[in-house]
Amino acid sequence: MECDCRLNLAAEYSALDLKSGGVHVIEGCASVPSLRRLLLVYLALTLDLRHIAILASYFSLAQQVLLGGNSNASNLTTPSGVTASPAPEEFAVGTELVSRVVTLLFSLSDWLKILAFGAVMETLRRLFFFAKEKMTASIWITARFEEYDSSYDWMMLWLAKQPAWTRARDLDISTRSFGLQDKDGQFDNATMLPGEETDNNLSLLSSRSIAYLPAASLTCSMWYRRRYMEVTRIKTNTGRRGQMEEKLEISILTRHHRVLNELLREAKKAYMAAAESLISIYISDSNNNWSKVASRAKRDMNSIILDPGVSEVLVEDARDFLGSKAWYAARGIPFRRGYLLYGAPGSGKTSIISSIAGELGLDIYMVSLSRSGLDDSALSELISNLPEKCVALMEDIDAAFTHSLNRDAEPAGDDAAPGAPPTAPTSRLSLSGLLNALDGVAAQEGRILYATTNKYSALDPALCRPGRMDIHVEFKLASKYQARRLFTSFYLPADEDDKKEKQKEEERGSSSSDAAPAIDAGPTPTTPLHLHPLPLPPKLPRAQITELAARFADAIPERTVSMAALQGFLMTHKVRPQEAVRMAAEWVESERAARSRQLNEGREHGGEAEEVKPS
Ligand SMILES: Nc1ncnc2c1ncn2[C@@H]1O[C@H](COP(=O)(O)OP(=O)(O)OP(=O)(O)O)[C@@H](O)[C@H]1O
Repeated sequence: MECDCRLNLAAEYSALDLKSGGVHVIEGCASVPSLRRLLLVYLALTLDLRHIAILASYFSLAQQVLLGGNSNASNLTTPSGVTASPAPEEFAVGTELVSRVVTLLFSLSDWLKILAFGAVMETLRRLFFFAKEKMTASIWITARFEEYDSSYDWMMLWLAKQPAWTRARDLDISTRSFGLQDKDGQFDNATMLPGEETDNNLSLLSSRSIAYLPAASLTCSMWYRRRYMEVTRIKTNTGRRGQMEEKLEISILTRHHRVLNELLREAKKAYMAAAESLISIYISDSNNNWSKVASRAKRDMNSIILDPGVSEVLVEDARDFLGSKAWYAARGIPFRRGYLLYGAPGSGKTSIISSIAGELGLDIYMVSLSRSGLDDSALSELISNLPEKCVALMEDIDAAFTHSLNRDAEPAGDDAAPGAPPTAPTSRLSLSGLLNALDGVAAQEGRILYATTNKYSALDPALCRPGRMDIHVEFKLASKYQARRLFTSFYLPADEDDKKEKQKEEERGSSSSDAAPAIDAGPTPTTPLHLHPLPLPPKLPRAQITELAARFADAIPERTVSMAALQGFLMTHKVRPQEAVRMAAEWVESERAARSRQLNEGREHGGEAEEVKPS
């Protein structure tokens, strides 16, 4: 068979050699079959079936066109009858040459062989990759984490704490906190720059800490519990105003899901531990999705001073509700609870809500009714997308509506009459939309709703009825009791601070009485800046502070100024409690004068005088 082939090729070679020196590349009979074989193998190995078929049909077509288009060309197909092509057209010579080479290298049977061989090779190749994929899948476990999912934050925090990255040659530096900040707004789980911890520069220390992370779009490797692991951060363009979205892909070389579960548990646990003292705050974005905007330190309930028993009732009621799912289900009552906190501005409504959320370990979802573009269906969708246990907070529930909040009011916003005075809210929300969102069929079960308002009388009774707002609590201006307790909490160091201070003083080898600065003393000049950057309040005996607090409360008339205003006043006397007591009466008078001035101005301008906020 090979012998025949050689004979034919030799004949063809001699024919070609007659025609042109250009074919001298084919040197002798023996090299042509090897070249052909080589080409065959190469094509079969490198091209897949589809490509081979295309190539084959292309060459056959070219061959037919070339040979058919030239009357003499048919002669060229038989080795014996080869004659010179009709000179002098160079094109004809060229085409003859090409067709000759094609014919010489591949006959129809060759193409069939290529096809058959290619098909076998392609099938083998596919089988190989299929087997490889199966094998890879059985020894690798790959998990993906989306940026907007909490699990992404767990994993990123976990990765940021891995020492592997501090030694990496290619890494990303980030000051992101992955939803976690400590009390000072810092991400304390992040790595400190080498040498940073010994730096006395306050501004450097108080700025955000950094985290080392695996470089984006690169696959980095590390070891997890003696298992090889690959980490890839994938950034993709969302197509929305050039916004980038990030995904995390983690592949572990293991056959067991147990390892992935262990990793997830470890990351979640570390995150939860770091977040224990924090509450997460979510708001709705322009796409009507909930997105986490911040983490705040939990506020101690004792730091919010309300009339006796109020905070206890609020927190106990919410706690009882959370534990009563079965009770509600048994009676067919929708498992929801609503609280309406109303009254004077700056009286602690928002503060107590955030404190209760912290106490119960719930995240806060802020529903901004005046958000631009929020309409009835968007609000309904937002409320139904709340997680099962959470605090939904609607601040200034009256503010979404132009005038008073009642069923007859038209939706505000886009429909405002031309030439009408501009109104702040831009929401297209109607009261019935709000009512439906609160307790319609789509309303989320298990959530606790807190609504606040300064205009209780402006609210529609339908909004305030039990089932929507089950408990109404009025927050008034400061009572004498509150003023006294606020003063005490301001100047009496917390027990823990006391202990720490005592410990420090013992270390310094001096008694606490020696160390106590004089009353109203400013900062100790020798105090290093990085230890005590602010003046310290004086340490007065408890009895003395109690006595000063009583005098302070005497000077503050009942329900005249807000707690926020009182707090502001005490802040200006942070280290001078006695001066605060001395100045209190005078300050109250100036507050009253300022308030009546504001009221008068409000009346002159036809405003709602009773809504003017006390300073
Ligand atoms: N009862 C209180 N006890 C301690 N601090 C208070 C109290 N009320 C207000 N404050 C302080 O005043 C500031 C404002 O309080 P907050 O925002 O909770 O008031 P609000 O009633 O929600 O006001 P607004 O109705 O204007 O939203 C906070 O810094 C808070 O610490």
